[in-house]
Amino acid sequence: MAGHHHEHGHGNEHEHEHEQEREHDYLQRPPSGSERTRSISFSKLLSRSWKRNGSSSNGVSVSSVNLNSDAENSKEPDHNNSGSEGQSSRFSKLKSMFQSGNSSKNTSAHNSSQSSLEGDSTSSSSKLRYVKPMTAPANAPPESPPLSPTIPENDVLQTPKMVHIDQHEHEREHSQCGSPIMLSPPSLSPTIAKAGAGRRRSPSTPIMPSQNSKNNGSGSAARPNNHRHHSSSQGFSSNNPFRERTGTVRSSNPYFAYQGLPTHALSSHDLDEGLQSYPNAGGIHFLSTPTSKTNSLTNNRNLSNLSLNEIKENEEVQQFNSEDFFFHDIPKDVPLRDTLNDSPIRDSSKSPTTTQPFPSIVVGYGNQYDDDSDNDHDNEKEERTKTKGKPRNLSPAKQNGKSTHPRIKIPLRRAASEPNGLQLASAASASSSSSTQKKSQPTDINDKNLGQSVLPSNSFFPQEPPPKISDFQEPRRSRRLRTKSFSNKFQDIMVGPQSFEKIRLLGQGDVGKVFLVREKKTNRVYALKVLSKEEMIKRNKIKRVLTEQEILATSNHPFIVTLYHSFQSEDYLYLCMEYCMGGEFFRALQTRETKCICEDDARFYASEVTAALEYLHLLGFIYRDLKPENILLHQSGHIMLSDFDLSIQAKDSKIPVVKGSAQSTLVDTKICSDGFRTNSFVGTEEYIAPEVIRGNGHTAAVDWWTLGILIYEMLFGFTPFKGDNTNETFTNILKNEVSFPNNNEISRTCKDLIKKLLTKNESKRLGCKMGAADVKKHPFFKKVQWSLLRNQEPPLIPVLSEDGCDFAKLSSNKKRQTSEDGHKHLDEQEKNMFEEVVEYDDEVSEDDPFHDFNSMSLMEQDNNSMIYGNTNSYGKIAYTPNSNRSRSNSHRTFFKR
Ligand SMILES: Nc1ncnc2c1ncn2[C@@H]1O[C@H](COP(=O)(O)OP(=O)(O)OP(=O)(O)O)[C@@H](O)[C@H]1O
Repeated sequence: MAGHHHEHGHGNEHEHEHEQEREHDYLQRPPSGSERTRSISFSKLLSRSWKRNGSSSNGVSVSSVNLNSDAENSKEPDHNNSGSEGQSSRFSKLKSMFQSGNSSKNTSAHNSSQSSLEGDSTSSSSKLRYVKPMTAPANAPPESPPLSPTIPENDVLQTPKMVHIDQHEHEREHSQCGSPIMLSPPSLSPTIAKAGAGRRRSPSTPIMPSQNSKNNGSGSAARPNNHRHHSSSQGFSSNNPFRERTGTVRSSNPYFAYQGLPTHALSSHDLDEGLQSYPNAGGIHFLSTPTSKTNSLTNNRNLSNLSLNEIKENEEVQQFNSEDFFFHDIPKDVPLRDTLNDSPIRDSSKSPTTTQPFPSIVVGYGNQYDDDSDNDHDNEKEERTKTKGKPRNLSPAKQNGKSTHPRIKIPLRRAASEPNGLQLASAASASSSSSTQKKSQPTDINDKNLGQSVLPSNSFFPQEPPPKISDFQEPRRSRRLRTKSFSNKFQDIMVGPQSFEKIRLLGQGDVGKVFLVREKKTNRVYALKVLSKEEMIKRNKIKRVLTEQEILATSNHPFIVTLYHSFQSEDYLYLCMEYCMGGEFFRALQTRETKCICEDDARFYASEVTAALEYLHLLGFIYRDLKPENILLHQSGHIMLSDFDLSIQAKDSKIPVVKGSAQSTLVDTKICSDGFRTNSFVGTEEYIAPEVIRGNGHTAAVDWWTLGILIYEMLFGFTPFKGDNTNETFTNILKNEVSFPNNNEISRTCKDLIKKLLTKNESKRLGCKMGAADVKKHPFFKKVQWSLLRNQEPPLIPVLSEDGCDFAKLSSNKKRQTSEDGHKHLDEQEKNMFEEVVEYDDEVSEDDPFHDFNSMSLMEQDNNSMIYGNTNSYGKIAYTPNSNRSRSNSHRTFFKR
């Protein structure tokens, strides 16, 4: 990108970087009353079609009420023009949602999308009864304003559109959809239960500054978002161990409004919702829950590895070691093919009493052919060795250069490969020798000469004749799935909503809920994200969930949550993910006495986040919503990035370039999305990068900005640019230099990293030249062994404990207080979520807005997901310092010396 000539500048100036120098910078702390609150959320991107139809107020055509209002949505078909004839009733229902939405939009111009769905509940299927009835606000605003002239027309994506925010609507939804999360464990948060206070989850809540001030009624224009601050300031006294969660900004650029655009130019789709109550919130039990610190640490350490696919290899190695190699003595005058045919595989009368779980590949028989067969067999042999064996693994006969020791070496093999039984069977069936002779041949194993332990021949082979290779078919994959880049990892869906039993609610977003569930058949627990199709249509979030599925399905990384299944029913989409027992890193931070962690611990999390971002950037994804709330903690204590609905994939993403010498190889991740700019106004208020606020488009560099904010927050417990309100925060982000409190022992190196990441000019920001490689090179990470990140001891270990905090239950209690009837209704809705029938890819019409959402299951299931038990958990989580790390400083062994 032009202008990216940033001098790295962390050379000489970092000579003393590892000294813990105390600097006495003065901190511009956030105004009192707001320091424990997070920014407001905005939640709508400019609709491409809105721009298309931007000149018309009431002329929002059918096509303009699209399913893909996100600026990124460039390929969504115009479903509204698809016609109704021949539609399935299912799709007709969805279509009616759009049309209903259109109709509503036509009457209420540019109200937020949910308001446009007035009456949808009646036009939609009765199965969607869980959806809260929406009514258009009485004070529906006039038409949308023109686009901001500051936004270049030639941006890759469409510029943000100012969309009206209706505060009443917000309040209405807020009261209907979910109450604020109340984190008020008696022992922890005595003040949090004040009216209107408390920590609340604020996903996708678009409260634009001006709009807020207008509608709040209690605030001044100068403090337009005091709605939020009002509540948060009450709820977060100094005694409050928790603070309000950060909201996510997915909206038109409020800073434009702040700079003078009319209030109706602002968007307010997504409203804060507290966690829904759930009757059985308590009492999760996990067999694997550590019962002591020692066990916990040991267990966690193992589980850290187990979370990775590669661990399969370890398991196989164990299996391999448990079974010795088999060397079958075979008389040299007996053709190997006959010997094979003589094997008990072909003779069930000699069937074993046990079946080898990971049968071996037959190797070495080719050598027998070499020695004992004539040339006529050469071709056949060659073909067989290619397809069924590894010619390099020669039998002892071949290894000794003799043909007098014809033995078959049958090592165990990778589970992912073909079972050896199949190899044997295939080889046997390929042989044309008589079975009479074969049966007369001994199958005793006598490996004394080789010193190999042996098993009785019959114990090895399965009783039943194994299926032939030809009996095995390719995994079933729908036509749609086969077109996907991740198709090799997945097959057609193997489960459905009814395969799972709900255990408890883990969290809630603006269009769905995340449940801890147990798969009935396997007893494994997962996090099941259930998204309402109707809500997604209303909020124009179809494209986002498709992106989320794409990223989760594509990713295979230890620090990115694993997707096991995804599927859809008539009314919902489901993402079945790895359960991150530790919950949000945000919560872990909040449970710290100081709300922050030491520099060394921050380095741990920062390095894992950097690795995850690097991986995403390599795939061409820009994460765009990094914050502690979106970092989950695996039970091992390692991080797991989640919530990719704001991410975007760079168009025409390029292949990463490796630069540098053999000594220091660097992968240029920046090039993967070079030239790609998007102009969506997304992110989280306090984490938003200046270029996003300016609205001139942004790149993957926004992720490095957010990393700077994250590190700062980890160290100090608050974000650097937090203002008294949204406007102030944005102004601070644009104008203020980052400053550091003087009560913290943070190294100069660390501050330098933060400063470089928080460089306002994105073309000079750390990461602007080669992406993650720039960041990893910074002296702050000098001692980090990047390839051994998973082997680091995490600073905090989540444990399920009676003494822990049950966040979901707390919020459920709050919910019950506020709405008992609503609670019953929600129970009914949640019940429906688990009773629906899965829809296979091929059953979903091409015209269906969700036809691109694949119903699929991961091919190689990671069996490391937790097992549901009934012994020792109450669903409460505590974060215990990792004594391994602090006591022995063992983590240092993983740092370079
Ligand atoms: N894999 C998981 N393991 C444990 N908890 C999870 C998992 N995924 C999500 N959660 C919990 O559910 C909450 C909501 O999940 P998520 O953020 O993905 O939903 P969302 O609808 O995208 O929310 P938002 O609107 O904030 O983006 C999370 O904050 C977290 O507390």
